[in-house]
Amino acid sequence: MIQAQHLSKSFGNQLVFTDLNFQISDGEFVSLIGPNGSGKTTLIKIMMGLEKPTSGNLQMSHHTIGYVPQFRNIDNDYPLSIEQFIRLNNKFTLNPAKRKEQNQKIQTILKKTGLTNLKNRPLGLASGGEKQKAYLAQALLNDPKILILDESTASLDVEVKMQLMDLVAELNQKEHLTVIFITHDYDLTKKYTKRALLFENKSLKQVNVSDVSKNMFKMEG
Ligand SMILES: Nc1ncnc2c1ncn2[C@@H]1O[C@H](COP(=O)(O)OP(=O)(O)OP(=O)(O)O)[C@@H](O)[C@H]1O
Repeated sequence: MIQAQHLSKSFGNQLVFTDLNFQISDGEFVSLIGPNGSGKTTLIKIMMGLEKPTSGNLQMSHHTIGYVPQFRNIDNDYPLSIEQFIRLNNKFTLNPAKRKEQNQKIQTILKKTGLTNLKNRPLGLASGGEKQKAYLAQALLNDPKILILDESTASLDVEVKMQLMDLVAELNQKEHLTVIFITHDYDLTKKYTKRALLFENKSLKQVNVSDVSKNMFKMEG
């Protein structure tokens, strides 16, 4: 469970948000929505321990978080294969027994994300969807209880977006993974999440997905 009480954050004189109160239960699939600059990434950074709130508190019963950013431009000559890239998230170990275990785990995750047949492909030559799946696979390596998708579908074609989201929905259901989906995508919010946390006027509202409207994603002011 994630529970925020009276959570506020400012950078210097700039108030980002104030008095957030919300709860996310284990195994929920929620979207985090709101206009550009409303505080979505800042809130996620507080969850990940990368920023401190100015006041209030955030309680989390699980701290293992998998973070899946939107893939950025990766040059065609990027030196690592898909499998090597995923392994970057693996803590280096000198214990050969553990290495075997970890190798098995990587193969399981490659399978789960549909990347087994592509594991030797240079990441730079992978398609957008494949790159995004590699980011997802890398995030899964730590056995997270919470998965944060930070605009992870933003630069993908509609069909590929759906494939990725179907995969995440499966993980959510089968493995009871809590999913927080930061997005500007109205259709995906409607299709995949049941509840949205909406930033509005420096505050946060919890809304049923049936009440989510397109103007909630637009610029403020
Ligand atoms: N380290 C920082 N120092 C100063 N200001 C910051 C810092 N990080 C974020 N901000 C400011 O806080 C506000 C919220 O930013 P944040 O990135 O959380 O918004 P967002 O909702 O994720 O936006 P977007 O949808 O565009 O990604 C913005 O005005 C941003 O400029």
